[in-house]
Amino acid sequence: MPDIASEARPAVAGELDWVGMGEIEVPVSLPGTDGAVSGPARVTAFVNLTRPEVRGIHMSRLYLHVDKLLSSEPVSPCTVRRVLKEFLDSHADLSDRAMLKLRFEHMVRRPALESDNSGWRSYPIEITGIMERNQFSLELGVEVVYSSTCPCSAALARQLIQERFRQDFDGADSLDPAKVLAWLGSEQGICATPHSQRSTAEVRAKLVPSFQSFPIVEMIDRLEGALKTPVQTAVKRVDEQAFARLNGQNLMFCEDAARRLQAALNEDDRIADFWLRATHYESLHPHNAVAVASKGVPGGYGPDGAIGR
Ligand SMILES: Nc1nc2c(ncn2[C@@H]2O[C@H](COP(=O)(O)OP(=O)(O)OP(=O)(O)O)[C@@H](O)[C@H]2O)c(=O)[nH]1
Repeated sequence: MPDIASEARPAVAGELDWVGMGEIEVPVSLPGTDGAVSGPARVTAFVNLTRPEVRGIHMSRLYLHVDKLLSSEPVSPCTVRRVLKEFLDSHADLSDRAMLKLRFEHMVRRPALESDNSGWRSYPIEITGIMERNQFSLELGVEVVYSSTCPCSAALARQLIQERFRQDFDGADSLDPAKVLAWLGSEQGICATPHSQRSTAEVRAKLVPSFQSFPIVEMIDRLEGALKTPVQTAVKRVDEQAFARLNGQNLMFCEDAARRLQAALNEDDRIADFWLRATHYESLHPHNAVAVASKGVPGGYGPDGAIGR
């Protein structure tokens, strides 16, 4: 059979930074994630092409390595490293750099805030491994969704409630506690509410290389624990009330959310570098409020989340 990729010379010669396949469909499972399940992944498989005169790489070899290793065993840092090594071994004369990216949804059962119920959350995960000159680097990307209540709006609402209180009780010789209690429980009394919004935190973390397994659930727990107001699954009224309390106790601009996440990630010594973006999908505006933060490692992530090099 003719082998155009190997035998024919390209009409225009040149080295290529990356060449390979995107959106390969593979099922993945993860080890050691108690009570969690995973499903189909989309995989990107790339090598560079260092030989300007060679027409193409061996696409089929990348595909078969991905299929052999990712669909047959749970995905771990070790698996990613092995796949990358196979990419490079099978392109020994063409490439000295390889990349593997996996995107999938990781489903985790989450308990309700107060009731005995629980429900499923699906977290978008992106794992990226790069092997270059025998240096292996690994990045874990996670996205969590949370609620943010605007602190400014909360203060303005409180001011309106104070004004309404003055109007409604001005002139009274003494305050009747029962009347005040009823007023506090009325829509007429609590006449203004702050705006809240569904918000997302995207995090990309460069992991130190010693991991046995990907710390996906630990990372999600850390991020949600810092924000305090992750979105809920099964919700009874007791849960909704607890959520209202958490929102009231954790008023957040996007800057506050980004700093909370930054501090939480700085504490994790398994994370060598990180980039994060907090996006608040405002209900006040038709546009979003956005804050970006990183660890500040020299030569690390730039503001767009790309590894600076
Ligand atoms: N390099 C390259 N191959 C492509 C592209 N699009 C489709 N292919 C096809 O991918 C198929 C697999 O390529 P190879 O890995 O070279 O297949 P092969 O020569 O049978 O396998 P080896 O003997 O291992 O090299 C070929 O039929 C190519 O035509 C492309 O854009 N670039």
